[in-house]
Amino acid sequence: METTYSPKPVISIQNLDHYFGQGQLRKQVLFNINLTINAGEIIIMTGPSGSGKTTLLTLVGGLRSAQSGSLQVLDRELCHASSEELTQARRSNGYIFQAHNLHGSLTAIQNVRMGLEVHHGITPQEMLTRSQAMLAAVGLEHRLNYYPDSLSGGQKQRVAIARALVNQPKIVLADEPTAALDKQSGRDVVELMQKLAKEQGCTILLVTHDNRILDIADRIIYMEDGHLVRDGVSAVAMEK
Ligand SMILES: Nc1ncnc2c1ncn2[C@@H]1O[C@H](COP(=O)(O)OP(=O)(O)OP(=O)(O)O)[C@@H](O)[C@H]1O
Repeated sequence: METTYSPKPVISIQNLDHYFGQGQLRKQVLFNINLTINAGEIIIMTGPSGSGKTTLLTLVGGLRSAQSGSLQVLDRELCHASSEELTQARRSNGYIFQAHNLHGSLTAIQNVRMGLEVHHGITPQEMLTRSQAMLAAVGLEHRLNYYPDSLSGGQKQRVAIARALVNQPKIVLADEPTAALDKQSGRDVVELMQKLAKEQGCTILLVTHDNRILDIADRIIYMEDGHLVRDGVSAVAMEK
């Protein structure tokens, strides 16, 4: 009998609503979101300011708690999850934000090493070797001991990518990773994310306003006023 391959979802969202505030100030910002993301997919989420993209990203990342509907990430239900469960969930992901969030008092390699410190059982030497290899993979082997202040915007963002990926996470969540970068550095950064993610088989969910990078996506999701209004295979992915 012929078996058909069905991709495994790493993120499965059903009827998800989200509200901010209490009482009379309570405001609904996400409405009945339904979305399935499979292993290895690169998904770009776009849409106007205030449409709920970051809110959805932070819910998926376990950075805030989901209250209504179902949100399964790597087979873990995050809706109504306890704070311990959310902490566990956060440890499975890599995060890349607009402002790179590097520690100014730590060198590039020390920043990357932090991405490994949530995991026990790795020797200090192995941490160093893996951090060094990851910085080499993002082209910064000559900048290991530089502090963030002496790196360019693109280099800082590459350190942030190395930190997010050093742990080989199954899911990488990125919020406007190119916003602070010029056109070429932005392009370099997302192409690097794409290459490394494909090599490691990880899934990327990336929020952006930057139309110049839409072509790296396998699928583009469009949000408007808290609704997911379009979910489609990108034109470039169809040509692949
Ligand atoms: N912590 C919060 N408390 C109350 N309201 C919030 C909070 N965070 C976001 N909101 C509101 O939720 C809605 C969605 O915001 P969100 O940041 O998710 O949008 P976005 O699409 O990511 O916008 P942008 O593209 O500008 O980053 C907005 O109306 C915003 O004002």
